[in-house]
Amino acid sequence: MPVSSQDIPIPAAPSAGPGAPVFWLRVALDVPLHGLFDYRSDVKAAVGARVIVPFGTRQLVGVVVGHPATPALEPEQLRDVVMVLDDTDPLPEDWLRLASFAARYYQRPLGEVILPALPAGLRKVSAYLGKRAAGGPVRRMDRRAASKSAAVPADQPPRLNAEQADAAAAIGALQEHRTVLLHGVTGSGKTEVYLHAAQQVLARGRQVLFMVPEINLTPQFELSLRARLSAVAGPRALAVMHSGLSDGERLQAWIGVQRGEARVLLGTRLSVFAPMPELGLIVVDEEHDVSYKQQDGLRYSARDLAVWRGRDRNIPVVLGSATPSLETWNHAERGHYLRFTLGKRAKAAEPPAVRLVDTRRLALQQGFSPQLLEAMESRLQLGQQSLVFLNRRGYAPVLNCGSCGWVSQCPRCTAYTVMHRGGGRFNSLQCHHCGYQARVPRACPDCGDQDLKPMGRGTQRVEEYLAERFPQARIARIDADSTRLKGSAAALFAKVHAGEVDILVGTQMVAKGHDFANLGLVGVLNADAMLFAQDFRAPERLFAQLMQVAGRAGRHEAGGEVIIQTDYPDQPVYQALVRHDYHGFARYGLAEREAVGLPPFAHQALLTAEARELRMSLEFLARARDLPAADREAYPEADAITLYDPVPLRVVRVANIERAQLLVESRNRPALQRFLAQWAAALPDLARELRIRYNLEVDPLEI
Ligand SMILES: Nc1ncnc2c1ncn2[C@@H]1O[C@H](COP(=O)(O)OP(=O)(O)OP(=O)(O)O)[C@@H](O)[C@H]1O
Ligand SMILES: [Zn+2]
Repeated sequence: MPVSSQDIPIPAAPSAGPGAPVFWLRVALDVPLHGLFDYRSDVKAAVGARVIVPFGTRQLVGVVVGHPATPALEPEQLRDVVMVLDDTDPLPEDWLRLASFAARYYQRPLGEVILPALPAGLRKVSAYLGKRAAGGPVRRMDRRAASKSAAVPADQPPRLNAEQADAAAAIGALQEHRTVLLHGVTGSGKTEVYLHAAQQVLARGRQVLFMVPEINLTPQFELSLRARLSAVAGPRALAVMHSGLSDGERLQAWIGVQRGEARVLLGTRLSVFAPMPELGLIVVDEEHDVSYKQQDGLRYSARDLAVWRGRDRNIPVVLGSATPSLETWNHAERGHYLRFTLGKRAKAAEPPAVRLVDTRRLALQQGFSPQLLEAMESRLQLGQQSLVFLNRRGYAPVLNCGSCGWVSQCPRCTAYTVMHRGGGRFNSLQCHHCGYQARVPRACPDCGDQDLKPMGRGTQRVEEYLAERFPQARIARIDADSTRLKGSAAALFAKVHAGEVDILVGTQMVAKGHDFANLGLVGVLNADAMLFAQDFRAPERLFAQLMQVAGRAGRHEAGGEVIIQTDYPDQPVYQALVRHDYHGFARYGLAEREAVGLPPFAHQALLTAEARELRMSLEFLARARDLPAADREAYPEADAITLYDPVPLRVVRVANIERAQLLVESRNRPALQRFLAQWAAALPDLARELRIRYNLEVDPLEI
């Protein structure tokens, strides 16, 4: 039944049989088989329309991607479409091109790209055929006729400074595709540039897609967008899309933009797949952020797809960052991207002063140097906020027995379990890899000694210590644990913005994007943990993260200060931070990558295998690596490709599954793409034979 091509076939006129007309539909389904599936229908459903079709003994929602001139099976073997779903317009052509490109580029079946991109209601058979279907989810939604977005009073935009005005005018005037890098230091007012450019695009009757890396950045952005745009385009003109929405909310946003009622879409990475027939501008804020990369299923980079989509639609794409990814920077340096620079802070006169505290010979108190504690004390006296940044949640990363050396380990992973304070409930040991949880034992499971000690510290312990040290201060902690409940992150951030918090303890969740008005000091604990990671992108990521978190200090008033505690103050990353020297860091980083042939000067893919035993994972990878040599004709590109030796992952076992990976690399991207297409087609058989699970990731961010 599957036909071979992943490409969208060109619509062809179906030949009607005798009597009632018969149409052949080629349909993409979310099944793990490469290929598309042909069906018979007495309605000519358009390309992009959704249909319910039989598949084996089940029924599935699929999307029509073509009308084959000759179906892949004998006509009498074709099964009939059950229902053509006409409650929405067909998916737009350019949307199908985007999905088709993503499927090709990331080596996935088209149906596995198309269907998961749709809101759940649009791809569930039960939403249409169930007892309570009532005409399907879209008609049900329309009958409820949501009208909850209230008008927001318009705000008074600030007068743009010269750098902002130049960038906004130039971007707003672009009438065709360019990728624009907006390189603005932290607090330079990139948001204003986006808003001004967007207004010009909206005024021309086009839609705008705004992407942000994290859900918890959407409320702040949403407010600015509403205040600025609802006067122009009406309160319903803004839609929001992220993974925290209910199915109904997601559907409403999707339908709103597809119908063109919503003129602006604000969303996280998944919004790159929103159908926007009149799209005129895409903005990707914090373009360097790793959250733009999807980490399972279709492992796409939303930033890269945004650039592709902009080129395909011939519209401008703006990538904004204080610390652009080296990939993006390289494009700008070579003149592929237009670049605008905002070199000054919009409000405060100067960037915050970054100070390194050498912790090698210091007596620390719960990880705090006397310098940092003193600085916090004086900010308290000034009535300013401090932020303590520590990228480790929980109370302590491991529990240890002082007498026999026992350490808390996950029974299912090669990892320690992290101690968490229960806050009223019992204290627990949690595995951050597989979710395993257990009570903290009363005594050492090995020797019975009762003196178990938490080693090191996470955000909970830091919070506890600060509460003792600064009893007069109001302290809040923002991390994945304190924000588990829906709405709790927004509530905590609102407290910080309202000045109801003196000291904020947080993980990377607090580092990005937020425009804190009264934050004078940022203290960074334990930055060194990332310094010697094996990943070649670790220094780049550390630099970006520290630059971002440092950038939260002194945004509205001069005199912001950043203290980074480190045992390695001479490391180039830290030295570059003190000088606020992105350029120097990027130059050095790119030269190094070029010398050893790493991205962006080479392109990579990563094959990861998972099995009960590491031996099996390694065997699968070894055999996958040998495929090209065994069939040289099938792999004409093989000489341009480097296949490395399979290696176990750093955390080998997770949830009793042992994992290994194989890196594929080439300086020639098209050759790599052709190679991968061939290779990816051969892997399922091998995986079946060895009973192994695997995934192939193109342009992996972590190796
Ligand atoms: N021209 C201007 N005059 C006065 N204030 C401005 C101007 N432009 C922006 N601002 C204000 O400056 C602050 C910082 O702006 P914004 O948050 O957009 O910075 P950013 O470049 O996105 O920084 P980051 O990269 O750190 O997120 C905001 O409070 C914003 O309202
Ligand atoms: Zn585990």
